[in-house]
Amino acid sequence: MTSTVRIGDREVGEGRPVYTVAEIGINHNGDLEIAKQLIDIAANTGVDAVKFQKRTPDIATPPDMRDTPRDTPWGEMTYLDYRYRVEFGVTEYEEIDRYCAERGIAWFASPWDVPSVDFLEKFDVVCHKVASASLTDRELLVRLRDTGRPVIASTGMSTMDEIDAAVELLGTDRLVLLHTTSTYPCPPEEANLRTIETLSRRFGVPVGYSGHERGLQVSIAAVALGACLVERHVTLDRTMWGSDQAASLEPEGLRRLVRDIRTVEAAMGDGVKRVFPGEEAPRRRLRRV
Ligand SMILES: C=C(OP(=O)(O)O)C(=O)O
Repeated sequence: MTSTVRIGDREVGEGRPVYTVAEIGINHNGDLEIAKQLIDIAANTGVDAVKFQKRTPDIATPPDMRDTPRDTPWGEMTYLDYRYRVEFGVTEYEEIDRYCAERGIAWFASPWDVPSVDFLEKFDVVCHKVASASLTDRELLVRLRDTGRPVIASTGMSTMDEIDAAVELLGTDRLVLLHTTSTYPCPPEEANLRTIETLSRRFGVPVGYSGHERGLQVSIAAVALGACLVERHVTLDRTMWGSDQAASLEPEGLRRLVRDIRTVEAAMGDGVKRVFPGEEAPRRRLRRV
């Protein structure tokens, strides 16, 4: 039996409704109005939380990537300049914080470096997220642990040894692990959904799923296999410019995802064999002996 973790006003874990997260990430392309439209879509769909990514580009950008030229809608620029171009600062996050409160939806982010944790701590975020890329960043994990907030940690591109080390640092009290494969978009053959059970048995913490596949089936199957949280990227339009757009859900996809998650979790039941009320009439009509 795994424990549950409180995220905002929701208990997350076994026997609780699946916690749904719309990952806005950097699909806003640095435009606050797009971010607010995505918040609206998530709130209207009944999603529990929207998520962002927060970086200090000078720290979070790998040194060998900084000067790589990148073609962007704003012209050719270095990778570092592009990172600055799509990064929201305090003014934008104040508005995000205000707007999410107005729309009644929680928000949080994955900080990609320690100053970004300090930045997010100025807001009353419901939790912090560790991106798969950051799971081996010990300094970041310690800072996150020390906030005392719940932590959702993604395990893509990681070995079991790396996950063991991260869990040892973070502790298991307020931890949710996410199974994920960091291939964008992720082919079904690489989804390896049975890992949800592997992580759950090994660590005894709630385990969710962060999906990068096209379509809905794999995320829905993750729920049937016990995922207590599902995170999917959301976009206004999959053809928009940006590295995460193709593996994202458009508004109608997000609506179907939430609908189908609620159907599947209702259908999971408790595993106790019983005769349901709806079976009484067919039982009388069809049983001979
Ligand atoms: C990249 C992220 O997450 P994941 O590893 O779950 O895709 C993130 O949260 O920033």
